[in-house]
Amino acid sequence: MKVFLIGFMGCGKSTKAKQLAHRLDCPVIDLDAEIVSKTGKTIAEYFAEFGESGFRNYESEMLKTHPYPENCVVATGGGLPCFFDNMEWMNANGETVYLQMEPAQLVSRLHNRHKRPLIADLDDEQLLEFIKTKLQERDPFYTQAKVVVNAFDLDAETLESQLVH
Ligand SMILES: Nc1ncnc2c1ncn2[C@@H]1O[C@H](COP(=O)(O)OP(=O)(O)O)[C@@H](O)[C@H]1O
Ligand SMILES: O=C(O)C1=C[C@@H](OP(=O)(O)O)[C@@H](O)[C@H](O)C1
Ligand SMILES: [Mg+2]
Repeated sequence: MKVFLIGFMGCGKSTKAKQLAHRLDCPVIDLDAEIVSKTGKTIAEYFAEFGESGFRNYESEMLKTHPYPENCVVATGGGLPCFFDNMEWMNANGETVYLQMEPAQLVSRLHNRHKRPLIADLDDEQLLEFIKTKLQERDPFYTQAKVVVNAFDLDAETLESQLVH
């Protein structure tokens, strides 16, 4: 089984994917980290060179062509479910889990903003506004996940218990 963790920047996809893979004793794949290792560029550098649309093309191709092992946990980038038919593809190829979190909670998790080009230049107040607007736009995609969990204070054991299989 492939488990795809989706949700807004800072909701804990990368962190929880590692913990869940450990519990399930299977490999973890972080698609952002795969992009960095394949291209030799950071996500910020990739955005600067190819723009957001170049990044969206590449992340979609990476999603669909990565040689996944049969069982694995996949951390996606926050925007990935909201472009092309990526959400549909993940639902057809595995179990999708939306790690849902409130805007104010997301702000408190997003300290390392320089790594995330969409929010790199925002202060806390601007970030809160950005998240509210963007989350509204993205929620219709995120909520197509097979499982929706409250991601604040979520431990890996609870996350595992929510899986449908
Ligand atoms: N349970 C937690 N409690 C506090 N901070 C957390 C928790 N889980 C993750 N974080 C922190 O929140 C930030 C975002 O987590 P990350 O896993 O990178 O999210 P995502 O991949 O969804 O953007 C990181 O700085 C991480 O260390
Ligand atoms: O929400 C987004 O559009 C993005 C989220 C990032 O991943 P995280 O959600 O792991 O921060 C990364 O893919 C890129 O900076 C764009
Ligand atoms: Mg991440």
